Amino acid sequence: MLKNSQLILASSSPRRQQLIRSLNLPYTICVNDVDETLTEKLTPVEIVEVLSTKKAAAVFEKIQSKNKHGIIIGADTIVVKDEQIFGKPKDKNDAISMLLQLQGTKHEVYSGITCIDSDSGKRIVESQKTIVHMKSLQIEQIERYVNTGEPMDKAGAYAIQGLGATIVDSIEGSYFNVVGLSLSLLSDMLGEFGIEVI
Ligand SMILES: Cc1cn([C@H]2C[C@H](O)[C@@H](COP(=O)(O)OP(=O)(O)OP(=O)(O)O)O2)c(=O)[nH]c1=O
Repeated sequence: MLKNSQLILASSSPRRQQLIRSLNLPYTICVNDVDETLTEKLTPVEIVEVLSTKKAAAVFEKIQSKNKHGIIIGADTIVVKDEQIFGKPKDKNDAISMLLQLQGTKHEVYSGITCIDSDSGKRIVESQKTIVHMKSLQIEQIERYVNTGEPMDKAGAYAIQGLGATIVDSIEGSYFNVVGLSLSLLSDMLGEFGIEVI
């Protein structure tokens, strides 16, 4: 067993916390607020990789003085349609506007993952893309969905793992990447730190 087989999830997302639990490895959650504003124009891959690294690096800094050891995991998810980036909606109107643009067509979901070893500082950054085909929706359906509250803390204003499953037609690629953390990619990355999930 490696000394650093403890995982430290740098995320307040309940979805990511639930997903990490399913790996059956010891883990803790440690979050440090980061400013997610980006000043330069970046590609979707760069955005999710930069932001996942910011989240993991903020926790790396935080635990230096705390004698805490492990592999820190940060993640970030965005939705992209015609080069337009959708993060989490600011309010209900923003959520409605996003869903109006996403309905009846396809878009991409990018999630970045950064792993940092608290002891050596070794860092691995990866990302994945999933294509999501969304059904055509009436404005009334969109309003009813937004009124459930589910879209408000989700990139692109929907949750494929919730009621949003009923408005998704099909996907190409990893489902868990859409939910915010590809367990398949993460397990490969952990392998690079000598951690075997199975
Ligand atoms: C598209 C989609 C996104 N999401 C979520 C995943 C992410 O939690 C969220 C995008 O916001 P993020 O900024 O990636 O993450 P977060 O703020 O929720 O959590 P943290 O930064 O602390 O890790 O959208 C779903 O849960 N389901 C979906 O179908």
